[in-house]
Amino acid sequence: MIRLGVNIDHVATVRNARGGLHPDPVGAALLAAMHGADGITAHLREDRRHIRDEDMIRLRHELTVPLNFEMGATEEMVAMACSLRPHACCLVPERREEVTTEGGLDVAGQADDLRGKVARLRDAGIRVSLFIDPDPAQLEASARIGAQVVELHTGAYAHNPGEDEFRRLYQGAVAATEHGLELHAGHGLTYGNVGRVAGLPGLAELNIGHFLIGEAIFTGLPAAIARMKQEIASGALFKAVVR
Ligand SMILES: CC(=O)[C@@H](O)[C@H](O)COP(=O)(O)O
Ligand SMILES: NCC(=O)COP(=O)(O)O
Repeated sequence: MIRLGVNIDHVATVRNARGGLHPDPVGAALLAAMHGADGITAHLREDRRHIRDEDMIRLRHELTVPLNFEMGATEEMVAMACSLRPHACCLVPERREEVTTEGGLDVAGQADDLRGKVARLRDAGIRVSLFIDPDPAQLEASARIGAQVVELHTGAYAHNPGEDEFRRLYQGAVAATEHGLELHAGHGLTYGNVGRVAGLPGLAELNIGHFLIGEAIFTGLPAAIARMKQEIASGALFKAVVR
């Protein structure tokens, strides 16, 4: 069964809008876990625009489901992750000016630097995932530098859900398995587009945040998670085909 990681970044966005403590992203994570989230994802950005250091520390100590710590591949973040020791780290590209993560990590272009960081995280007992575009060179480099997992960036497909973008994801999924990498996917997924992505061959986990937190305003987080899990389960029944 495909696991659902719930990303709680944007609970913190709402909290930070007023500078207080409500709504608490850790409370949202605990609620999500009680209502079917198989894991929790949180992205500690360099500019701390939503999740903050103390949120990560509390998540690490209060959660009973796996924590996926999303982070830029910086010295500061690697050191923090090695001391916190979450279940997993997902290394993502980060630009301060961006509204959200715009593309995948250039693993092929930064292989020498990333290899050492991946090794340090793995030595701390952390499962290492790389957030990449479904590009053959990035998949090959991810395996070569020792990552155990890749998360395919689904943002391009989410914004332009046509055959060309889906074919890229499909070919990326096949290549991930050929390289012995565990396959995750995420970014920009909704009830409307998750089904086809859930049919990707070899998919183990989806990470979904912004849409789920938005839907929770209308239906509540438990109902939003339940509906997303249904969409994933029905999508996974149909093996993806590409034309
Ligand atoms: C890496 C990724 O695609 C996202 O989960 C990421 O966390 C997005 O960043 P924001 O949550 O800041 O939009
Ligand atoms: N890695 C993707 C993620 O955690 C959630 O992305 P989004 O659903 O907030 O776009």
